[in-house]
Amino acid sequence: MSCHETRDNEVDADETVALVGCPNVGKSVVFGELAEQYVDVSNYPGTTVDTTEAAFGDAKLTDTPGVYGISSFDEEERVTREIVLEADAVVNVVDATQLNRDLFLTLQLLDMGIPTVVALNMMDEAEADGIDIDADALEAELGVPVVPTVAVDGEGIDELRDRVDEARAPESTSIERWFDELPDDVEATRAEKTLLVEGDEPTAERVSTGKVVADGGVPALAETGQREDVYGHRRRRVEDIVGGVLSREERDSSWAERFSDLMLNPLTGTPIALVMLGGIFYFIGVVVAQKIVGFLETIVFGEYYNPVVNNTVESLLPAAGWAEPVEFMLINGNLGLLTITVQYIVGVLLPLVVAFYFVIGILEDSGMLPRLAVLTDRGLNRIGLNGRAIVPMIVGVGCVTMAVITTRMVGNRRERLISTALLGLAVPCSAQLGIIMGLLAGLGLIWWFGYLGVLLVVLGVAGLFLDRTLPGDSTPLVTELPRMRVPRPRNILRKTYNRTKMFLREAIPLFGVTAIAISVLEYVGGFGLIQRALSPVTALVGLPQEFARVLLLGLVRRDFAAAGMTDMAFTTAETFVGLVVITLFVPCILAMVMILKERDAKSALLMWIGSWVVAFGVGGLLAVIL
Ligand SMILES: Nc1nc2c(ncn2[C@@H]2O[C@H](COP(=O)(O)OP(=O)(O)OP(=O)(O)O)[C@@H](O)[C@H]2O)c(=O)[nH]1
Repeated sequence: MSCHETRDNEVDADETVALVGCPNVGKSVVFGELAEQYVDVSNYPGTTVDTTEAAFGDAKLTDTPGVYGISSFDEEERVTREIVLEADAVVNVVDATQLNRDLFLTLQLLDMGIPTVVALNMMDEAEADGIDIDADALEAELGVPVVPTVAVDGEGIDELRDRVDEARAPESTSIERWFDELPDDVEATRAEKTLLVEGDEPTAERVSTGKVVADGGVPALAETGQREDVYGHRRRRVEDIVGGVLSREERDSSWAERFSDLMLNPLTGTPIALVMLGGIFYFIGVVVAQKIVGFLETIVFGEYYNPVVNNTVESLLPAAGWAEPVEFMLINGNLGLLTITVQYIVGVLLPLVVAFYFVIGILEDSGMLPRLAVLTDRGLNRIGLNGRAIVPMIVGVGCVTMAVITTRMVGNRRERLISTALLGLAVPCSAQLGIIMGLLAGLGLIWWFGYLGVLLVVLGVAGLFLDRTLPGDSTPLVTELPRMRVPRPRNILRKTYNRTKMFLREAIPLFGVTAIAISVLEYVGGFGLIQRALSPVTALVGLPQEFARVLLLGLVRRDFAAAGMTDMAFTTAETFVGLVVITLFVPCILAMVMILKERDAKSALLMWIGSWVVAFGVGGLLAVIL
C-alpha cells in the first residue's frame, strides 16, 4: 500500500467529518474514541501517513496526517487539504500545551469558512505544566465550539461527539481584505480564496483551469498570493487570542524534561543510549532469539511438532510413486512446507516479531526514538544517513528481516537503499551472532574485538561508498521532539498485536512460496550442483572445500551457516576468516524476500551480488594478512 492510499476500510456515507490537527496532538486517539475502534497510536510525529476512515453515526469519519497548515508544502498537507475541502465538518484537534503553535491551523480553517469544532486535547498535560486555559473564553474568541478533552482517558469525548453537529465557521474573516486583490473573474469559494491569497499553486491551477480562465491564468493568480502578509496577520491574531485565554503558573521542570535534556546531551545521552541498547539487545537477542526461539525450535518443534507431523504425513500418504515428491515438499528436513516452514514462522519469526514490535512500541510511546535519532545524527550523516537510521540498525542486530521493514521510517528512497544495503551486508542477526560469539570465545577475546572491528570498518567504508556513488542527496533530520511520556501498556499491547497480525498476513504467503521453490530446487538436484559450483570460491579465501557446505547453508539462513562452522576442523585463522565471510555473506532467504518486497528487484539483486563481492574480498584480504 502506498503512503497515501486510502485503506481498505472505506466507508460509504453522504457526510464527511475530518479530523485535522498538527502532528502528534492525539488525532488518532480521538479518532479511535469517536469511531470506537483501535488505530495505530504513537508518540512520534508522522505516525498517520494514510488516511483512515470509519463510520461515525450516519457520517464518515476520516483521520488525516498531522499538518501545521493546509497549504501545499508537502504530500501530507496536500492530502489533508483535499480532505478538508471536501469535508462537511472538521474536528480540529489542538494540543493544549502547544496552543500558540496549533491555533494557527485553527484560524486557517476558520478563515477558509470550514465548519469546525475544536477538541482542546492533552488537558491533563497542560494542567501538569501549570497551564490554565479558559475554554469558554476561547470558544467566544474563535466563534466555534471548543471541547476540552483528555483523549487517552476518554474524557470529554461524549461532549465532543454531541457537539460535532454544532460545527460552524464565523460569518466573515479579517483576511477578506486580501480577497479584493484577486482577479475579478475568479470564481472561487471562500476556502479557495483563502488558499489563493496564501499563494497556493494547486488551488490557483484548479480555479483558473477548472472554473474560469483568469486574466493571465495560473501565474497571475499565484502572484496575487500575499503569503507573508496573511501569515503574519494570522500569527498576530493567534498571539492575541492566546494572551487572552491562557495563564501559566511557573513550575519546576518535570522528570520527563530533565531526562530529555540528559538524553540530548551527547556526554550523558551516549551512555544512557548504550545501556538502553544493551538492554534491548539482551531482551531481543538473548532472551527471545536464543532462549525462547531455542526452546521452541529444539523442544516444541524438534521433539514434538515435527516428529508428529512427519509420522502423520508418512502414514497418510500411500506408497505410490507420485506421493514421493509430495511427501518431500511437505516434510523435507530443510524447508518442508508443514514442518520447517511452520517452525520458521511460528517458532522463529513470530516470537521475534512480537518482541520487536513490543520494544519499538515502548521506544515510540515514551518519546525515546526521536531522541536516539538526534543523538546519533552526526555520525550517521557521514555515511549518507540521518539519525532515524539508527532504528533499523538496532533492530537489525535482533533480526535483519524485521529491520528491513523499519527502513520505511528512514528519510528518502536513497537513505532506505543505503540502510538496507548496510543491514544486508554487515549487521549480523542475533541468531547468528549467538553462535559466532560462542566460536570466537573459544579462540580468545582478541578475536572477538577483531571481528567487531572488521564489521565496523566494512560498515563505514560501504556507507561512504554508497553515499558517494548513489545519486541524489540525503535528507536532514527534521523531527519535532515529542514530549517524554510513560507508555500506556494497553496501547503497547494493542499496537504489538495489530502490527504482528498485519505482518503475518503479508509474510505467510511469501514464505510459503519461497519454501516451495527451494524444495523443488532441492528435489530436482539443483542443490548438489550449486555446492559443486561453489567449491572454487572457497579457495579464494584460503579455506578447505568443506566450507562450500557452510556457504550453501548460508544462502538459506545465516545462523545455519554459523552452525555449520561448529563442526569444521579449521585452524584459528581459518575459523576467523570463515566467520567474517559468513557474516558479510548474503542475507538469509527471509531477509532477501523482505528486501525484494520493500525495495525493487534490481536493488535486491545488486545487494545480493555486492554481498558476495564484499564477503570474499574482505575474506581474501584477511586470509592474506593472517
Ligand atoms: N497525556 C495525554 N496523552 C495523549 C492524549 N491524547 C493523545 N495522547 C498521546 O499522544 C501521542 C500521540 O497521539 P496520536 O493519536 O498518535 O497523535 P496523532 O495526532 O494521531 O499523531 P500523528 O498521526 O503522528 O500526527 C500518543 O502517545 C498518545 O498516547 C491526552 O489527552 N493526554
